[in-house]
Amino acid sequence: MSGLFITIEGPDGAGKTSLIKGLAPLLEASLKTELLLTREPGGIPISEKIREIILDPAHTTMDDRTEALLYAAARRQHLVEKVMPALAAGKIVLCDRFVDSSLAYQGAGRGIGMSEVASINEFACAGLEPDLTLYIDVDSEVGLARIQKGRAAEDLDRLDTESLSFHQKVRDGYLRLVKDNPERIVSIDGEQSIEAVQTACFDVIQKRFPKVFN
Ligand SMILES: Nc1ncnc2c1ncn2[C@@H]1O[C@H](COP(=O)(O)OP(=O)(O)OP(=O)(O)O)[C@@H](O)[C@H]1O
Ligand SMILES: Cc1cn([C@H]2C[C@H](O)[C@@H](COP(=O)(O)O)O2)c(=O)[nH]c1=O
Repeated sequence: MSGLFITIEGPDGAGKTSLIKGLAPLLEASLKTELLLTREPGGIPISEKIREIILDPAHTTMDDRTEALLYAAARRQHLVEKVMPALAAGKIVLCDRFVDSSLAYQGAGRGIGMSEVASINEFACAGLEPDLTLYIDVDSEVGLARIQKGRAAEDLDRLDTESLSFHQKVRDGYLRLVKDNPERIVSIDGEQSIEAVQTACFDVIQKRFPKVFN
């Protein structure tokens, strides 16, 4: 039996955390199968430790390729320990970020190149790809303003505090991924109300996978 792997993507401040908080109970109330919520980098103890290392604002000397490799390492362990067993048990896995984040942030944002970053992730994922990706799109200035308003300065991580031009390159990377993967990635307007974003995502999932709903 094989479950469904659904990923949520978007620039910082797109509203993914708020979306998942509202979407999960809607899905749980109407799915026939168990829902597993998880996130990257993290989701299991080893990968949460790698997350701390990557996002620590004190780690200003971290090399861009080291950063890409750490995200891929956290991903591998998370897949093996949590995502693959859940999919094998027929669960629906809803994951906050996956490989597209590495392609957009390290590939486009850091300028390593999407194909180079894709190759280390092919090694990490060994063929596993999402069944569906919901990309929550926001203008970079809107996303950054949201996180600056919603979080205390000491709660901002090493990526949150990157420049506006870095975040614009990340968004451009995402928009390229949306264009190149029209079957897998559905773009949702993240500048609507939180409730409208939740409804739009629920509708896409229900339309795409009607058999897993009651
Ligand atoms: N659709 C929306 N309209 C207005 N504000 C929003 C919307 N979605 C989220 N927000 C607000 O924006 C801020 C960031 O939201 P949230 O933490 O959900 O984003 P995120 O995508 O998970 O961010 P990050 O990737 O940086 O963790 C929060 O203060 C949240 O209340
Ligand atoms: C998986 C992944 C994440 N990132 C960045 C994106 C965010 O700035 C942080 C994660 O924090 P969030 O609160 O979960 O959004 O890490 C990245 O650059 N590359 C990746 O592969």
